[in-house]
Amino acid sequence: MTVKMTRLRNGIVIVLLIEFVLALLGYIFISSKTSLVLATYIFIKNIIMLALIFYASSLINENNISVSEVLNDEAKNAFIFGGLGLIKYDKNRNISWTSDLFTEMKINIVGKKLLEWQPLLASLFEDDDIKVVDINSRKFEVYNSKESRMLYLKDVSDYIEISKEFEDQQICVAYITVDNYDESIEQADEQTAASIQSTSRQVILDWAKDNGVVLKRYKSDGYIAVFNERTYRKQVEDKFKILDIFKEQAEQLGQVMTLSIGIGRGSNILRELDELAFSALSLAYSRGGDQATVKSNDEPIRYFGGNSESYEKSNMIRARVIAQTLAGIIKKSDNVLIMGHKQSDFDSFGASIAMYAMCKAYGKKTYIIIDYDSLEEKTKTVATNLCDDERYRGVFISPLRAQELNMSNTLLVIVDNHKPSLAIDSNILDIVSNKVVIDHHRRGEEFVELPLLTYLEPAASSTVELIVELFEYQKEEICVTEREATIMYTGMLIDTNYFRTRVGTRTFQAAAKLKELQANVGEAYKYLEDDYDTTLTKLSITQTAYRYGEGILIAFGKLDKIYSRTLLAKAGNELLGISGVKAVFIVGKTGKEEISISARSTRDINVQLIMEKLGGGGHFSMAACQLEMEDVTRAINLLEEAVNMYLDERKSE
Ligand SMILES: Nc1ncnc2c1ncn2[C@@H]1O[C@@H]2COP(=O)(O)O[C@H]3[C@@H](O)[C@H](n4cnc5c(N)ncnc54)O[C@@H]3COP(=O)(O)O[C@H]2[C@H]1O
Ligand SMILES: [Mn+2]
Repeated sequence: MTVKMTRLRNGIVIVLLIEFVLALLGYIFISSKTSLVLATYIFIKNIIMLALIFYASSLINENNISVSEVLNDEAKNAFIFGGLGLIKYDKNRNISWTSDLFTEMKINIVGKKLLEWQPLLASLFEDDDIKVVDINSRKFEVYNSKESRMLYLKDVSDYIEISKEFEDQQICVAYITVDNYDESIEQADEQTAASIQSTSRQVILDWAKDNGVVLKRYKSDGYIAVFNERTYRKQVEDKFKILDIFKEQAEQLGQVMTLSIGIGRGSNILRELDELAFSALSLAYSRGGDQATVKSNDEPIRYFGGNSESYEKSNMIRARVIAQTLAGIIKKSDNVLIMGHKQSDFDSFGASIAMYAMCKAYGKKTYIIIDYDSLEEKTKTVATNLCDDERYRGVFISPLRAQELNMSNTLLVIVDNHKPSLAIDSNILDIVSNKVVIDHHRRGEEFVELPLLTYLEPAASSTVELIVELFEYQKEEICVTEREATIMYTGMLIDTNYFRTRVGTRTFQAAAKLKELQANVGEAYKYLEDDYDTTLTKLSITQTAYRYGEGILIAFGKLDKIYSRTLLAKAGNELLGISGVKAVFIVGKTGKEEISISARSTRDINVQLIMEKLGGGGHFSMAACQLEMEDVTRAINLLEEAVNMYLDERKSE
């Protein structure tokens, strides 16, 4: 009964008693018959009322008493049943008392140091409110009431198990396609073609069966797969070994075929999963295939595999479609701006010139954005000479000048890069809305926003190769001078390290086309010749090369000297020529607070993945990164860590 009610009850009892006493006094003093009857009546009435009052209050008390009684006597069982435990500790964090739950679990910790028993609870004394810990293989949520020096524990094992099960059952959707399938079938005889079809299908089906994946073929070389999060996790643990299994099986058939997998997860809307999976697949393609790319709503994109160079596709259908679409876009625009990457080299500059020639063929006013301060040294010499050419009067403009142009119906063609941070001027990307990207780098996460057209072909040697190929399919005649063709040819030389790496049949076709356009090969080599001093500096860098693991060389030159990025690249090319060398990394200062790493490799090591770990990118066998720091030794340490990480990932694949 509440205090208020008790007071009320006592008040009424007193009033009744007073009433009775007054009636009694009345009778004693008056002694009349009436007063006797009145006193008797009041006596009987008050006895009845008191009886009723006490009965009612006893009823109220009974309910209240029963709760407190249970708390007193049954609290132990109630706490054990609810999985609740209490631990009291003293100011030295020694356990001074535990509730019955611990006796029940046969845990005797009284007298022990709390954090020695459960070190993980330390965070409860810092900033965490609640922590989950393992006690006798059950999970307990623990809350620390610091004022009362008491820990409240709640058994949440069942809840955690159910929520884990729930997560495990979440649906993932994947698109799986076979790279180079059509090309392999086209070139094979009947019997091999049949083996290619059945083997590639069987490998994927077996994988699906072993992993409980629902699989449906939706085109000759494409499948849609549905599985749950548990299966996905298993694939991650296995580092998607299906990629290697498939590649090996294809190799046994003498074919170069790989898988590209795009996975969508982390959403319970099926449509959204489908969209995520599809865009993950295009990402896998643009990074050169032979990999699984995973996209989810709230986690960063993950990549697995990517351990082979992209294979050039022999069919040119894509090039033709792109050429026609691009021509349509150019025709609709009033004028065109062309922009390469910062520190433009011959490929970036050559591609800009090639694009310029194409736009001029359609009679469009065209400008090439150039930043003379950041041009690669040799490209700068050539570009400056080209300025004097009548055809190029007013064509090269600075980023500032470009921003002043009237951009109402302007097309911006971005060549040889796709990351806004690498573009000569990223502001222009925000100003111009009609954009086209033509590039041959493996796609990174950062990408130009919403281009009208993207032509990203990591299998191509250079951007020049891609654009020269597009010449073939233009209806208008494209005029290219001997000097322009030579500059473009030099771009191909640079990006293929003088036709040593990343060359396919299409590379030579494009080179032949440039020769047809009167490219002067001797002159191209001249453009790239180094003088005596540069050669000595290059040699001084290569001299510092040391072995880091099997077939890997790292060189760094002088720790405090500032080099050009090109020079680092050249030293890298030089070292890669040594027999047995699979990858080389040249680390050097390229600014007061900038260190660049230039990476080169043969077919065995994907340096793009290593450079990506340090925020850079590039191609499978030619990549780089820039680090904002001063200390070359520190950069080398970071590089060694990235190499180790890459090799560990490969080992466990
Ligand atoms: N933060 C980042 N994120 C993503 N990707 C990044 C990146 N930083 C660099 N890259 C890419 O990595 C590739 C290798 O750069 P690297 O400077 O070693 O090597 C460059 C360049 O320094 C070198 N080069 C330029 N002129 C040269 C010359 N005259 N002689 C020798 N090599 C030259 O030729 C290579 C041209 O390669 P390409 O432009 O196709 O691709 C480049 C570059 O675009
Ligand atoms: Mn390039």
